[in-house]
Amino acid sequence: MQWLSYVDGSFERFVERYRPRVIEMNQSFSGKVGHLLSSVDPFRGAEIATLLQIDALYPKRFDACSSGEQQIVRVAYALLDRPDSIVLIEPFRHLDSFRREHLEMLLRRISGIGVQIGFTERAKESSGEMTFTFNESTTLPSIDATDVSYRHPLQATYAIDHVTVQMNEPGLTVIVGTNGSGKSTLLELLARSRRPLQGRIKRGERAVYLPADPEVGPFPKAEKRRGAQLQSVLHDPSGVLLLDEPTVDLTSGERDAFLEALQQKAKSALVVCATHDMELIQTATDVIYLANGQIVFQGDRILFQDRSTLWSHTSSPS
Ligand SMILES: Nc1ncnc2c1ncn2[C@@H]1O[C@H](COP(=O)(O)OP(=O)(O)OP(=O)(O)O)[C@@H](O)[C@H]1O
Repeated sequence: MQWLSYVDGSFERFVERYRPRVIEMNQSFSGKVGHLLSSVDPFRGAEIATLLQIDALYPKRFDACSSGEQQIVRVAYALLDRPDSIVLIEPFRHLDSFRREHLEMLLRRISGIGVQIGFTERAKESSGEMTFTFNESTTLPSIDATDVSYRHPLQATYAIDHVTVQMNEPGLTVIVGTNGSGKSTLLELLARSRRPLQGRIKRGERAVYLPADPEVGPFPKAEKRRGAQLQSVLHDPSGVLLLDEPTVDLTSGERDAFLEALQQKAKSALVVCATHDMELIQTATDVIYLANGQIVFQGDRILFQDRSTLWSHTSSPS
């Protein structure tokens, strides 16, 4: 299994040498996950689903899956018809670190039996210097959500289940949790782009909400646009910023620059980010940990890491 860079020519060399199928990983499917994975060979589909630990998604519609769930279903689909060589474009984006670790192991195993696997991961590129500037926020920030519950249309279970979040000081809070735990849904509710079925949400003022960007791949334009979006968020004078996976697809240089500016911004603004990014988590002042739509930890980030087995400084897999 080989990491392919857009910058050093390894991507082009791999494509020329192996003529692989290139899987863009931004494909959308209709219907249920089980139907999709059974479409080529039900037996193979079931085995791949078991290996990737997504059996539970079989009855779910693809468009009702969370970003990370969709991503892993795309990987499963790409592996269905036993390709000889394959390039996966950003296969790890949106995956929580444990799913990521697991997928890496599985891909290594598959490449061990003779399948040439290349993958891109923009976070590993060292190029792409960028500087971010910020404006201080001037208004007093506040978020006040009390006993909020939300169930997506036609879903049996609640994505957000009796959640209370009260914040009224500047700072950087990360929402952490496994794929499908409800992070994006909670941000959407706080941003008021969804209405809770129960409970109430009050906010002092307009919030800036940046959804996770669905664009992916070797598209310099999309990358530039993401950089520009992040920059404009940092310039916005609003006191409340709600950002969904802001660092996805940034190179390490871009990420360092962004995190530096975000920390400065968080001295005057209340910043809430849904993320799997360990470096972003490390810069946070506070953590909200979601499991099955419920808050199971809320408070100081250092305390969170002290108490956590999975997310402590020493045990993090990333
Ligand atoms: N548009 C939708 N329609 C139906 N169900 C949805 C929809 N969006 C999300 N869900 C479901 O709500 C639950 C929470 O999803 P959400 O996207 O909030 O999780 P997440 O923690 O942000 O996941 P990820 O880390 O993969 O981005 C999941 O079970 C998901 O399948």
